[in-house]
Amino acid sequence: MRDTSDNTADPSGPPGPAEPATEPAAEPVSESANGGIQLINVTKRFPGQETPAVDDITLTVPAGEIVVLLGPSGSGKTTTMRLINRLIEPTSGKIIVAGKDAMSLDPTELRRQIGYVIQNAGLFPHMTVGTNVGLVPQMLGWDKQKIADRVDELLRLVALDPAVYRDRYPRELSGGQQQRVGVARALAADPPAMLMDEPFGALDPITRERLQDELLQLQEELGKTIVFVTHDVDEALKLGDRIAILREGSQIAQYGTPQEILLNPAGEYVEQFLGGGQAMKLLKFGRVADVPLYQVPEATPDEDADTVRARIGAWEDGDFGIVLDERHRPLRWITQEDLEGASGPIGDRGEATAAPIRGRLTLQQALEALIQIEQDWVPVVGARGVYRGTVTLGTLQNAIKEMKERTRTRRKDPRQEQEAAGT
Ligand SMILES: Nc1ncnc2c1ncn2[C@@H]1O[C@H](COP(=O)(O)OP(=O)(O)OP(=O)(O)O)[C@@H](O)[C@H]1O
Repeated sequence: MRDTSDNTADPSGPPGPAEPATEPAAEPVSESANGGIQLINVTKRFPGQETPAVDDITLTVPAGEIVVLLGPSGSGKTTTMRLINRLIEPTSGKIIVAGKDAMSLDPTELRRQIGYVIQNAGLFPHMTVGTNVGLVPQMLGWDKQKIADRVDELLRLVALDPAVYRDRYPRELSGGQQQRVGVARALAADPPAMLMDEPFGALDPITRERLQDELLQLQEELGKTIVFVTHDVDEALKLGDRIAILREGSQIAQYGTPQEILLNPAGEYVEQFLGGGQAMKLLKFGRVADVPLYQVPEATPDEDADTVRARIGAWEDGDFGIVLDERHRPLRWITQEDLEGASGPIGDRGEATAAPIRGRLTLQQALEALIQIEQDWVPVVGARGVYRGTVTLGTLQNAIKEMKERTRTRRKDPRQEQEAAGT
């Protein structure tokens, strides 16, 4: 049963009627000014309920990131989402969306800035796919041609051929296709933020994985601020830039990157939630960008062999370095042996590096890359191919070893565990 104070009948549907603004506009808040979302001491107590559904949650969702709310059934995840787009009103506390106090915004305007996707897509069954997707643009008064173009663009974006699917009804689609249409509809007015409440919960595992991959791909292009609810740990680890693990009352047991949570779970509750096998999970979901990369001596082709030889010689961990081009992109590995007898610029001495990997890859993908190439090192690059550091088998092993050691220390010293959990 839902709060009777809800101000729309269908949460996934078009925005509800406008309500008068209740407060003057808030001062912009830096973390959320760019489309981020902040909850500050937010509580929601439903009439007649002894304990609040949401009890004093404070959470920052940085702009352009996917934050996953992960918690057991009844922990208040959906209520938290519905508070953000004002389908229900908080009992106390403040919600800031894109730098503005949500309470100061017209709810219709607010919801236009926040797409909403729910389980089973929540499509209107008597409307075609095209009409469902075009609902918000239609409400915004766009002309027919513009709406039609936008609908086709969105359907292509979610991998549905407009010519095939535009005129179908939701019942003529598979569950996965309906969910894609739900995502397309939420993106229709190009909102900076999206709330996704167990959008893939009702799908079979294969379709679910495929839609998760598509969402990540879409996010690379669109960079939306996304709050994503699930109770599936693997889904959270795969999709979340950050994860908030919730207890009852939306209380945060831990908030961190997947890596941080796997490396250092804040107490028994979180460990139980992760369900063991953390070393495997770390490999499967940990991202290369989040482990300490190996920093080797760097050189450029125009540098003198003597200088490079001395630099590598002064480095205690090995006898090689990496040669980077003028834009700091990896070119070659260079060893002391390559430099033997050399003088003047090092030019193209050394051996070309394997194709660099991106920081977004998982540790497992990095491991696969290392096994495939016949080199012990693989360079990691960030935006525009700029070199960030090197991954070796040792880097991966250390990350896992460190995780095991921390878990062991915590088990030996329960006080440390309590501190980590903030209790
Ligand atoms: N409209 C409502 N009126 C009264 N109680 C409510 C209402 N909506 C939710 N609750 C209660 O608030 C608590 C949190 O519910 P909520 O739906 O937010 O949990 P959830 O974490 O999303 O659960 P699930 O994973 O099962 O969807 C529950 O105890 C629920 O019974």
